[in-house]
Amino acid sequence: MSRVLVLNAGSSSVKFGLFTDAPEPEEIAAGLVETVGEETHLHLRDAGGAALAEDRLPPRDRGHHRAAIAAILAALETHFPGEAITAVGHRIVHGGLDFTEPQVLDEAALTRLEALVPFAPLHQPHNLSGVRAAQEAFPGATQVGCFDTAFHRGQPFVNDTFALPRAYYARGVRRYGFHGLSYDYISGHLAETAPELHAGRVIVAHLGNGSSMCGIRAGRSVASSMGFTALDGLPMGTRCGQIDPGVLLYMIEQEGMGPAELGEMLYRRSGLLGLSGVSSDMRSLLASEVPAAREAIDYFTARIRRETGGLTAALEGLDALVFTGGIGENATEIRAEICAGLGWLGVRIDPAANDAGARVISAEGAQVTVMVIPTNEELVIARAAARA
Ligand SMILES: Nc1ncnc2c1ncn2[C@@H]1O[C@H](COP(=O)(O)OP(=O)(O)O)[C@@H](O)[C@H]1O
Ligand SMILES: CC(=O)OP(=O)(O)O
Ligand SMILES: [Mg+2]
Repeated sequence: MSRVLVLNAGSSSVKFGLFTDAPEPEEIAAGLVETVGEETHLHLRDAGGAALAEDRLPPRDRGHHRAAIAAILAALETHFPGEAITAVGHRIVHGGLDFTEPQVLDEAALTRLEALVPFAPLHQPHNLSGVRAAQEAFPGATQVGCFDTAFHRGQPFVNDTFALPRAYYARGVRRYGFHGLSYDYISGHLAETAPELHAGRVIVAHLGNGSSMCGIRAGRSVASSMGFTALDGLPMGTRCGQIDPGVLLYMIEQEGMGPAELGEMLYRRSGLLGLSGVSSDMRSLLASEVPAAREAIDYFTARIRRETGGLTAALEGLDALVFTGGIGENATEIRAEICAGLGWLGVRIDPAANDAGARVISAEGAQVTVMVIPTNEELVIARAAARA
């Protein structure tokens, strides 16, 4: 029976899934490789959630996406030997101007996607090395790219542009927005389970190692906190989020930074890690006694509240606020802190429902429905790959 494999290389993890083929792919197994502290683990579970493998990767593989993908392929071969993989779906973070829907990846497409590596250095190289690894492992399979930027490409001009000289817009200097596969999943989920909310004004907060927010009206992306790159908007594990461009000029002119050093600081040494000096991982910050860890969390939640205000203005009101991503789905305390400052907007949560991780966590009668919906980027990718 033919199968679809999905690879989703994020900035702090590689997630994967094995699915049945068309018409509607069903999950057979799923898992991830993630590094927590000094250790990198591979988790593989079946569709019912039962663990099939919990392997520790050698320390030399810490943070190496290539090793993670090799370990995933080996684990699948051990537990699902001889499966006929006919399509491999890949999350590709940056699709630029041209890739506005899922696409079969041939050499020409891969060359164009390589050119976008500088605009998503924490993701694009790993996404593309996943394609190479899958081509090698499954030479007969169709490789399909699914783009994080595609969901946002229909935004109104004012939310798609910067106020730079006009020529740069034509050259592709635009607000692409990311996490589109996640927003697509959440929006589709609402269409099925809460059509009245899907038809309305929804803000989705995708809070993970990479974090962004998106304003969606009637299933269409109106505005996103991320921009030309996945640096803009909210502070993240190691990325700065919104910044005055004057600071960048200062770093270059007064601190003598070159482009490589500046990129390294903005992408890898800022955000929660930079502010706290402790960790990029929300679990470690919540457990830390260091005052700067608390300040980093406060900055994170304050920025999310500001962005909620801005996106509400872009949507001209708010019907639902949805939390998703590793932090959004799991960090009860973070959701409570964010919502505590949004009462003026009609956001009021039920603490017991929030603590219990219920799907709807807003209080009875609150103006805005607040929800927690686990995202499933892999399913969105599997559907596209199965169609291809
Ligand atoms: N139980 C939890 N409490 C708080 N934070 C959590 C919890 N579980 C995961 N996280 C956080 O989620 C983030 C990773 O999110 P995830 O969406 O999986 O990452 P990626 O962006 O790499 O896909 C990390 O900061 C991690 O600390
Ligand atoms: C775009 C992005 O930041 O992705 P991730 O959350 O997987 O790092
Ligand atoms: Mg992610």
